[in-house]
Amino acid sequence: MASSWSAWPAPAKLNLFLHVCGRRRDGYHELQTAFQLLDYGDVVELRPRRDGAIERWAPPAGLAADDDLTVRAARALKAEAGVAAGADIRLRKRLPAGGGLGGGSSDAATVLVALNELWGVGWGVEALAALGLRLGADVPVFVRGFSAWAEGVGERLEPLPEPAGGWPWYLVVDPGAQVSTAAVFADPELTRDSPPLKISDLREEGGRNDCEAVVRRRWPEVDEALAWLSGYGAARMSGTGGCCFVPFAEQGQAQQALSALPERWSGFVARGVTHSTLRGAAA
Ligand SMILES: C[C@@](CO)(OP(=O)(O)O)[C@H](O)COP(=O)(O)OP(=O)(O)OC[C@H]1O[C@@H](n2ccc(N)nc2=O)[C@H](O)[C@@H]1O
Ligand SMILES: Nc1ncnc2c1ncn2[C@@H]1O[C@H](COP(=O)(O)OP(=O)(O)O)[C@@H](O)[C@H]1O
Repeated sequence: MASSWSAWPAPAKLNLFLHVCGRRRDGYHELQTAFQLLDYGDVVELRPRRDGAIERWAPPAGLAADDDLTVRAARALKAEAGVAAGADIRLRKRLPAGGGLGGGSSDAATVLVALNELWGVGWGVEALAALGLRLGADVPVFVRGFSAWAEGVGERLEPLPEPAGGWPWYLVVDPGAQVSTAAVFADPELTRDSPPLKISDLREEGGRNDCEAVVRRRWPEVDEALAWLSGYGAARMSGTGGCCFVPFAEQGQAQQALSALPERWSGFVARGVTHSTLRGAAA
C-alpha cells in the first residue's frame, strides 16, 4: 500500500440563489438553489495507514476530531465499505468555516472520493453521494462534482448550463460573521413558503436568497458587506451566510474591487466552473 501523501482539492460553492419552499416533517426545509462550484477552495492531504487508525495532522483549532467532517467521512466510508486500512488527514484550510461556502461539506466529499480510490474501495458516485448525504445536505453536490440546480435539501441535482459568455468571476467577501445555519432556519421571520418554480422559470427570474433578510437583520456586518458589494452589481449572500459575493465579467474588474475591500473584511476572487477541480484529481 502506498504510504506517501497525496493532495486533493476541496472547492467552494456559492448559492447563486436560495429559495426556501417549505418544511418537511423532520424539520428540514425544502430548498431550490443553484450551486455554483468555484476554482478555489481547501486542500485535503491524505496518506493511507496500515493500522486502521484515522488520524489528523495539524487539525483546525477548536474543531474536535468527532465533529470534523473529514474524520467523520473517513470513518463512515471505512465502516460502510468494511475497509481494514486507515488514513492520515492533513487539511489546508482556506475557506472560512460556517461561511456558507460549503467548505466542511466539500472537505468531506473530497475525503470520500479520495479514500474510495486510495483504499481501492471501488464504489460508484451514486453510493458515495448517498453516504455523503448522511454527513450533510451539501456533500452530494461536491461528490458529484458539477455546478447544479438543486431541490429537496439539495440532493436532487441537475447540471447548471454554462452561460453563453462563460462563467463569471466572483468577488467573495467574508465579513467575519459567525452565522449559525440552525439559527437561520429556526427564525420565525424566515420566508419558508416561496412557491416552487420550474428550473426554466428560475433561469429567467434570477432568484434571491430567502435567508438574506433574517441574516441582515441579526448580523449587521453581513448587511454592511452586501451594501458595499451592491455598488458593483447584483450582490447576494451564499447559503445561510455570512459570506457574500458579486459577479464580474472580467477577472481584472473583480481584482480591482478586491483591492478596494475595507480592511475589516477578507475576500478572494475565483471563477465559476462547470466541473469540480476534484474531478481532474480523481481517476
Ligand atoms: C442551506 C445550505 C445551502 O447550501 O446552507 P449553508 O450551510 O451552505 O450555509 C445548506 O444546504 C445547509 O445544509 P447543511 O450544511 O447540511 O446544514 P446543517 O448545518 O447540517 O444544518 C443545521 C440545521 O439547519 C436546519 N436545516 C438545514 C438545512 C435545511 N435544508 N433545512 C434546515 O432546516 C436543520 O435544523 C439542521 O439541523
Ligand atoms: N473540516 C471542516 N471544515 C470546516 N468546518 C467543519 C469541518 N468539519 C466540521 N465542520 C463544522 O461544519 C460547520 C459548517 O461548515 P462549512 O461547510 O464550512 O460551512 P457552511 O455549511 O456554512 O457552508 C462549521 O461551523 C464547523 O463547525
